[in-house]
Amino acid sequence: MSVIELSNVNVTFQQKSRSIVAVQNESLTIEQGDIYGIVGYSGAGKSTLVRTINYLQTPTSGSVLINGVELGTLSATQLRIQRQKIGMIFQHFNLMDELTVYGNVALPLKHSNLTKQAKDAKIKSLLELVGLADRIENYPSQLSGGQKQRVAIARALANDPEILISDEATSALDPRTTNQILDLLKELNQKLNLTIVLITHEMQAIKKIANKVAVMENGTIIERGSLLEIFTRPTQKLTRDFINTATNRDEALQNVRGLLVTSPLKQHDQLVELQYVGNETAQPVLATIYADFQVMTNILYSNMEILSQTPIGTIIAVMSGEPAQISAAKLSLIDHDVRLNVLEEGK
Ligand SMILES: Nc1ncnc2c1ncn2[C@@H]1O[C@H](COP(=O)(O)OP(=O)(O)OP(=O)(O)O)[C@@H](O)[C@H]1O
Repeated sequence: MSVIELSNVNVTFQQKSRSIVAVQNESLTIEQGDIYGIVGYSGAGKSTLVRTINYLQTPTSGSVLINGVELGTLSATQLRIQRQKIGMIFQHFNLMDELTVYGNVALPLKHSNLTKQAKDAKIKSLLELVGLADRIENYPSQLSGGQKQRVAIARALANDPEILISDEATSALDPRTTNQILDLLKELNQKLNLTIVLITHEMQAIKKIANKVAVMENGTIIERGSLLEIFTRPTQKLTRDFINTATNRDEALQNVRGLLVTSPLKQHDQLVELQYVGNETAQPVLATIYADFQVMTNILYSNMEILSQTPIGTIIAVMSGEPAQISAAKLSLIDHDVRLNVLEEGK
């Protein structure tokens, strides 16, 4: 059974003169232990879709099942109890400024049945878990952004949720702090078997920790799959744009094109992009095509990413040689499971 199952969810906001369709007949299944990244530009409908998971947003139609329980059938009290099993963290932390770190984490435990000592032990262990045991008495104003997000994470975990929704939780943080918070989320996912829904406009964050991805645009999911599938075989232009930004491939290509201004491609030369997946590296294959076809490959950019423990290599290179031999070399590369894309040909 899936932890989260959204089926044919629609969300329409009625405004005076018009209605806004924020989510259009969308379905999404998330399994226990997934870190499910949902990426899209502002206004794509990510937050609205994900807020239906705890009924902070009631769908206009469609069903939301959490561990098989349809939220639409619950009473207000049952829904309140159910919501405790879903923690949430946000871009701006949403801490209470007048409460200490301890006080903020204590808030969700106000109505719990734990004894005073048990609550105290729980709060301290949560702060230990997020690496803030020494800042218990501080106020939010005395903390950095990353530390504030750690408090928010501890608070979100106070009621032992099975699901954590992260709504742009790293968007206000610098790159190094972003990485630290993402590492913490991954650690919590593994230690607590926490299912995480990660909403973001940065594919970089998804690349770092998610195992599944959905790309949203105009209220619908336009592409979805495992992290590896999405990164190696994106079918939508928007997906490719997000990936190219996350892998710095666009910047690299721009630099390569800059190089070609000073030393342009010769006649028959081809500027190609090669992508290979798995443990093989392209280097031996490139050596082989030289030996077999006398085709030279001048590598101008090379990058290796490890996604879900699988290496993915990208090379941008100039191939030169006899046109017929280049064609044969390209077929040989494809035969070796190297994906090949011709970017430019010398005139
Ligand atoms: N309460 C609301 N009333 C009216 N329109 C809304 C409301 N909430 C969201 N919308 C609209 O629904 C659409 C989707 O918004 P949503 O916040 O879900 O997008 P998003 O992808 O999460 O973007 P962002 O990251 O900027 O929040 C937008 O057009 C937005 O203006």
